[in-house]
Amino acid sequence: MLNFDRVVKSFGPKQVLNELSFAVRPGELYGFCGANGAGKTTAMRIALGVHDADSGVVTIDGRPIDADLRAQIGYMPEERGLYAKMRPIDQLVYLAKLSGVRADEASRRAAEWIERLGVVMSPKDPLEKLSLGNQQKVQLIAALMAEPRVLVLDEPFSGLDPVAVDAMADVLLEQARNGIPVLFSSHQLDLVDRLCDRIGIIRGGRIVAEGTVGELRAKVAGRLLQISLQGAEAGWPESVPGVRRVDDHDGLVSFELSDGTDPDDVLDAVRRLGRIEHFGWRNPSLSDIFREAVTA
Ligand SMILES: Nc1ncnc2c1ncn2[C@@H]1O[C@H](COP(=O)(O)OP(=O)(O)OP(=O)(O)O)[C@@H](O)[C@H]1O
Repeated sequence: MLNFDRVVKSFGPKQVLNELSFAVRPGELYGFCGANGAGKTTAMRIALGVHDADSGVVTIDGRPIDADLRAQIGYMPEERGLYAKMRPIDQLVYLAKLSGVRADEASRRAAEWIERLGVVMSPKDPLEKLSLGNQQKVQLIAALMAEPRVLVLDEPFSGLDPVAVDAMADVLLEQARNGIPVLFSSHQLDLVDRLCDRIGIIRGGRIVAEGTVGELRAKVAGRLLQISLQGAEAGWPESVPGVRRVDDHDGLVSFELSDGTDPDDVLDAVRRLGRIEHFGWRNPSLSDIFREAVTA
């Protein structure tokens, strides 16, 4: 288990992590979400020893992460960081050898992953000649080469086409099902929704919502109404009391109920504005959950 326990981190006067606590269990794919600048990368870098925490601790199976444990983490940094001029295969073998894997075994693993993830390249090409998506696949392979005990991946899916997303997602799910705690950050909420066993949303340096998508949905359920009216004046959504307009798709307008608003009062109000075509609860998406968590 990868555990962040009351981790605090400031850069100068700015506190980024405020007693951040969460755990990624063995066999679990954990989606780490939050607005830009919320502290996801900082938290991951602390686990990897790039930054020191001001206080608090990150542990693996109860042991504070030291150099030995750090070497057992497969890490995909946001800034990526393989050598642009080196051939991918050489880098992968080199990195694995640094982690104590024998050269022939490292070559075998690299070839297998390159094939499995469908990295498109000519064997002679240096990394910089690969498309960004293929470079990203090589980055993931680098994180997997030493058969890590924990995976920490900073936005591994950003910029990938749907086929590459599926290939990478398959690998991460497989790693998780093999018992590895897999932590990854992402802004692609549809993907997080589809893949993750649990999700943690960070805001203000701490986790403000955590659970399975179902658990998080249950918390927002009963707060979002969808309404469509016929014959109402343009701009009618702005005149409905006790709600906040969330979005509008083809005349079906979604509203978030303010605390204490009775949906029956909303029904009475919109009846006066036009003929009701639709009035019902909206099944919250992960975007709805995210919006609620980061703006509440
Ligand atoms: N080395 C640093 N020195 C000073 N401030 C930093 C440093 N690293 C990060 N920060 C600040 O810490 C805050 C959190 O940044 P971080 O990169 O952890 O957020 P994030 O959640 O990963 O964001 P994003 O989703 O945009 O990648 C930001 O305000 C950032 O400017």
